[in-house]
Amino acid sequence: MTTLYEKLGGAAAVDAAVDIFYRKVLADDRISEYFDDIDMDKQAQKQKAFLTMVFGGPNEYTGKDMREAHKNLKGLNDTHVDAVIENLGATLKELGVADEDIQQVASIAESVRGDVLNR
Ligand code: HEM
Repeated sequence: MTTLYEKLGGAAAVDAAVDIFYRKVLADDRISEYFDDIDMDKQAQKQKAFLTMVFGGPNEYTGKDMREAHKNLKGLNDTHVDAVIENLGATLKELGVADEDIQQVASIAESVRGDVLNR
């Protein structure tokens, strides 16, 4: 079966997507301040590994689980998660990913909402 990872275009596509995604995140007033003190090179590496894993590519993610990773972020709420999912969708759209694949990515992101918001 073709994985979402393969459909999107493998490692090169995930790399490109994460780079564009964080450019959008840092330009988005709704969420950028959460990343003020974060090393964005490391963050992008972790996000590439995480997305590769959840899209069905090679599992090389060694980072924290989603609850642990976000539990110290003060005031995080649904609007922040909405903004992240929106930026991810816009990124994939820009890269020419098909709408149904974008939908699938959005539902994967949706599936970690409860953990990200520690509820
Ligand atoms: C919706 C799905 C989300 C996914 C899949 C996701 C994914 C990740 C991953 C893989 C990490 C790295 C964990 C590690 O350090 O080991 C991380 C950390 C982080 N995330 Fe998210 N995230 C999501 C939502 C959000 C939201 C909504 C925000 C804030 C607007 C956010 C802000 C951060 C920050 C600031 C870190 C770094 C924390 C630190 O290094 O102490 N994330 N996230």
